[in-house]
Amino acid sequence: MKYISTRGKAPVLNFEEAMLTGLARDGGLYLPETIPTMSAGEIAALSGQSYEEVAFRVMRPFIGDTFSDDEFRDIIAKAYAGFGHAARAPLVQLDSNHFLLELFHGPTLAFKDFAMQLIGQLFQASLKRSGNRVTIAGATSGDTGSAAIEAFKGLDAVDVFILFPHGRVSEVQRRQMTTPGESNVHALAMDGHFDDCQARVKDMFNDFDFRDGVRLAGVNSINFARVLAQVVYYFTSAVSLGAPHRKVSFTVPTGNFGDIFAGFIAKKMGLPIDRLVVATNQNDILHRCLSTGEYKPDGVIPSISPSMDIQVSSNFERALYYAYDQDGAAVSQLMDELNAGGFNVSQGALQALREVFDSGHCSEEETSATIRDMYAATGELLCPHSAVGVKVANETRNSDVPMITLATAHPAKFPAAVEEASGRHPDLPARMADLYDRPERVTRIENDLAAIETLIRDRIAK
Ligand SMILES: Cc1ncc(COP(=O)(O)O)c(C=O)c1O
Ligand SMILES: N[C@@H](CCOP(=O)(O)O)C(=O)O
Repeated sequence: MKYISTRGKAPVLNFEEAMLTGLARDGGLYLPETIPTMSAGEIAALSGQSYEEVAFRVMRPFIGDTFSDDEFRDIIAKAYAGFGHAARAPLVQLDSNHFLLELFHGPTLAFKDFAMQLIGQLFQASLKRSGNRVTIAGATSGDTGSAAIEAFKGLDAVDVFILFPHGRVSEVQRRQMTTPGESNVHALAMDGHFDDCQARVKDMFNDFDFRDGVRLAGVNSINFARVLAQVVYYFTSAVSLGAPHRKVSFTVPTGNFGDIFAGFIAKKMGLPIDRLVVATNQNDILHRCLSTGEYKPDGVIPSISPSMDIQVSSNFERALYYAYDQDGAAVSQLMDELNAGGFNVSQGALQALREVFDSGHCSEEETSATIRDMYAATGELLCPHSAVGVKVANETRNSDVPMITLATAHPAKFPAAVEEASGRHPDLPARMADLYDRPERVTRIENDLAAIETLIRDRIAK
């Protein structure tokens, strides 16, 4: 299996190299050269299998000869052993044909654990074999950072630096990043918003002296291994509702487009997905782009679903790559235009996107009302991101095809917004009950590439 860049000008890599590389050297994102497919028979045979077995069968074709079957099975088993639900990603029925896919039973209570727990194991196995050491730099609006710190804390061959926007993540998210005591993990509270943090991480990858000097690796969804791990739960949930004999649709609360792009890969692999619905909060650039063709970031507005406060949506580049018939030069041109302020998607590419994706957005008031109404009607307490998904799903679904909305985080990560909307305080699981009492360790840093690089160099030199 070969991995190529969306911009067509970076070295072709194998899975292990792509996983450890992060951003491609031409600024693009790695993708498999061809997407492996599964036959209807192979998909049907997933029915009744454990989450781990489905994960093995779905991901195996993507990893080439990086790991033997036994090694890969062992890695998967370790990755999901710490989840708080035997099904890992249970499906809850909301009404006759609307289902909620609960993705928040991992160690840090958000869907990021599905990929990050796996990547932690993959990195560990790979680095142990090579004897190498890497420095991970990541940007977060709250959940990627906590999941990464949890997955990599205490590992010998890895230092982790997470940039989060100061004052713009929930207290639980911040504490999940700042309370682990392991010296190889570093939470950096940066001035600005998530897009600024992500831009600085990309700057570090594009500074080749720094990148090569510290052996930089990435665990944001620029890393295809992140996306790959998220493909699995599209299969488990669709199969449990009758795929491949029955189509399903998915609504995905969306920010950086990684999670919904995993659904796109699942569809390309042969899973009978009818519609993939992009659900955005008031930072609705993706909904506007799919509606009008114009992609023009105009500032991030803080919301009660802060993890989706994003305007420069990294993985949209991967969707554009397919919409433009895998033309790396066309994608490069769009990304240059984005750096200069924005771009317009061509009519042909827009049509290709609309063949797969629908979209909608949800205001702050609608998010609160959805939390309130869903709790009253079903007893299900939604986090604000999941509420964005449920609201958009209710607007876009039709009665013929079951709709699965991804519940991307536990309500207790956002207690203030959830309690204000529903009147019920969501409690953290017992294992985290002392989170508010643990001492925090965090470094404030300005939005300045040189300052960030100096800090990282100094810390890893110690
Ligand atoms: C809770 C939650 N929901 C939804 C999203 C959006 O997912 P994506 O960035 O993959 O589109 C995020 C952030 O990634 C998140 O943390
Ligand atoms: N919502 C994310 C933003 C980063 O997205 P990623 O999927 O590219 O890591 C977060 O919680 O940090």
